[in-house]
This record gives sequence, structure tokens and C-alpha cells, in this order.
Amino acid sequence: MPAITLSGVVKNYTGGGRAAVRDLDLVIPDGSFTCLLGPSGCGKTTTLRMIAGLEQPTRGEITVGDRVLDSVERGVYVPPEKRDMGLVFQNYALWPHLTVRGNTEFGLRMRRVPAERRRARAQEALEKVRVADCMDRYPSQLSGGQQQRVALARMLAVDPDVLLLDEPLSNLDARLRLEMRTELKRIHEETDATVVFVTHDQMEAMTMATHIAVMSEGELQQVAPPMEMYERPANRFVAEFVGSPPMNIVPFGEEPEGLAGSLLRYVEKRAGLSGAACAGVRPEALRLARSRDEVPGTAWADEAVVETVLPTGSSWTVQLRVMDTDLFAVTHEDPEAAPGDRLHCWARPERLHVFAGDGSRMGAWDDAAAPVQKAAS
Ligand SMILES: Nc1ncnc2c1ncn2[C@@H]1O[C@H](COP(=O)(O)OP(=O)(O)OP(=O)(O)O)[C@@H](O)[C@H]1O
Repeated sequence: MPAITLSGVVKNYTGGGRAAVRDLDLVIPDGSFTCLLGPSGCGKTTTLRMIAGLEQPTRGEITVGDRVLDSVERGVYVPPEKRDMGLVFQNYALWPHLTVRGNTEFGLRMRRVPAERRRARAQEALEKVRVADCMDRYPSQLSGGQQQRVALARMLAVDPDVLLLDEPLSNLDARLRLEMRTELKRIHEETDATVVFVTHDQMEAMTMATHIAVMSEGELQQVAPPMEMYERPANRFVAEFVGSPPMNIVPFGEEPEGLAGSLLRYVEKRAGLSGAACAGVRPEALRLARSRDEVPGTAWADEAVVETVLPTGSSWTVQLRVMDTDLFAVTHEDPEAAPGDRLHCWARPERLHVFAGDGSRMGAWDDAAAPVQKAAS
């Protein structure tokens, strides 16, 4: 299955104000598990529906390899049933008059798969999502979570090359959701299918995806493998959206004082940089030290007062007051600190993220901050 490519795709709904999707250029690699991630209303579902053929772009092209599925300019539109894609949407729309088995076999029946084969494939798919024991029930006799799993089974039974999933786990409780994430990841690895998965839950995207595409207000912000996006967010929006607890961001403003002033001086001195508008540090990159002697010489450091210490069982979240600003640190070792304690907080330069006034990442900072590579001797 070749890559799915969206080129210059725009979607304006009639009666809608601004475009739901704007100038979208996105390549979904073959065999990838690509998550479309972003806050509510950013255009994720619209993008997925256009790939499925349920909405037509206002402008632009969608292709799979050499096959053009949509081209407004060339007057091409391939209807959903001719795209060989499996769909599961949030409102999974099972047929109320068919049993679970009937629903799961439905797509196979449409494809004229013989009865015996149909039964076996439906059984297998229902076992995969663990609802085989509800085989003879009707959708109205199932919980929301069970219905969602039947919708997944119905799609899996057909074994499509492309799986399009719109928040398919939203009706499951926390435990089942976690289980189904693992299950979906396993299914993806087993089938080689290309999966496009819509979610607003960044943890879901981080744990399942091979690639994440972050959108905001109809525009693509960044596409990258999860860890690359986490470690090198392309702009301030991505930096703040991906990660939990979120990245600490310190805006410099017009005349930075306090922590902002200290950080800006550090950044300017180390990188000879101008035009920086804010700096960010992830909570786990913010380290704590009892004495300044424990801080590496090249690191940024400031004095901090402990405000609260919140143990979660596996980690501790420490709220710090650094001059005029609150910062959050996460540590996996007991910080042995109490409110009111005076500490030093610090971060290695390569763990600081610096953004310009338009929100874009300042690559010049990364170049200056990276540890000097030892020349090969
Ligand atoms: N049928 C429609 N008619 C008019 N406007 C629409 C329609 N569908 C979506 N929109 C608008 O398009 C924008 C993008 O919506 P979309 O559903 O794609 O976002 P989303 O990121 O999937 O959001 P959510 O996570 O809430 O589902 C929103 O402003 C929405 O109000």
C-alpha cells in the first residue's frame, strides 16, 4: 500500500466562517500508524473524512501512490466505497436490526465472501476485540464500549489496507482504553495496514503512533515520530500541546526581569542570539540540587523555593517558585523536600527550548546548546 498524500488541501464548509482545513500538505507513510492530534475544532475529523471520501476538498489533491482519489482541479472524486478503506467513527453506527455477528459480517457479505469464511473471519475479529461472547446480541443490548469494539471488529473483519479511526476508544473506560491501545498497536504490527487515527489525547498519540501530525486551527503544525516531536517541537504550540504535565514556558516580554531576565541573559550569552521571545523546559528536564556545587558549570541554574510536593506513587511533581515565576519539576527519585525548602533548579542547555516571536523554534539556539562533539582523533 503506497503512501497517502494530501497536497494543498483546503476545506471550506458552506456557511462555515474560516476554513476548517487550510493548505494542508501531509504525507502519511505506507504502513505507518499516523495520529492526527490537536484540540477540538482544529480540523482532524474533517481531514479524516476527506481521506475517506465522505467530504470533498474545496481545493487540492488527495492521492494514494499514483492513484488520484480527489482532485478539484482535475475534476476527480472517488466515492468512499471504491477507496478500500475501513472506517470507525466515534458514533460507530451499528445496524440496530443485525446482531453483533450480523454487523461484523456485514462488510464481508457486501464483498460476497462465502458464508463459512465470513463466519470464521467475524469470529476471529470479535475475539481480537474481546466481544465474541456477545455474538448473538443486538447493539441495543450492549454497552457503549462494547458497541465501539464491535465497530472495530466490523472493520478488522474486512482486512482493509487503510484503517481510518476517529476517536474509536472514546467510550471505553480507562482500563479498557489502555488495553485497546495495546491491542490496536498489535493489530497494526500484525497487519501492515496504514492506520490514520484521530485523537485529541496526546498520551494516546504518544503511545500508539509511529508518526504524529499536530494541527491547530485548520493548519498543520508539525509531523514527526513521537519522540522527535517531544524532544524537538517545531513551535511553541506543539511544545505546549504535547507532554503531560506540560512544558514550563517562560515568556520574555518587553523588559524581562526575574526568571525571564535570568533565562534570557543565559540564552543570549551562550548563543549570541537575539529575537528570542520565550524559553521552555520540560518538567522532567528541570533538575533539583541542594547546593550550587552539584550543578554542571554549563547549565542554567537559579535559586528556587519549594511550594508543594505531590507524590503520584511512581514520581514526584514539585512546584517551585523561582523569583517571580512558578515552575513544575517531575522527578523519579524522592526529592526529600518540603514546602519552604530553598534549592537550586537547573537544566542542561540542550534541554532548553527557545522560540521566536512568531512561535517558531530557534534552531540557532539548538546549534549553540548542543554539546560540542569531540573531533575524531
Ligand atoms: N458539517 C459542517 N458544517 C460546517 N462546519 C463544520 C462542519 N463540520 C465541521 N465544521 C467546522 O470545521 C472545523 C473543524 O472541525 P472538525 O470536526 O474537523 O475538528 P476536530 O479537530 O475533529 O474537532 P473534534 O475533536 O471536536 O471532533 C470546526 O470549526 C467545525 O465547527
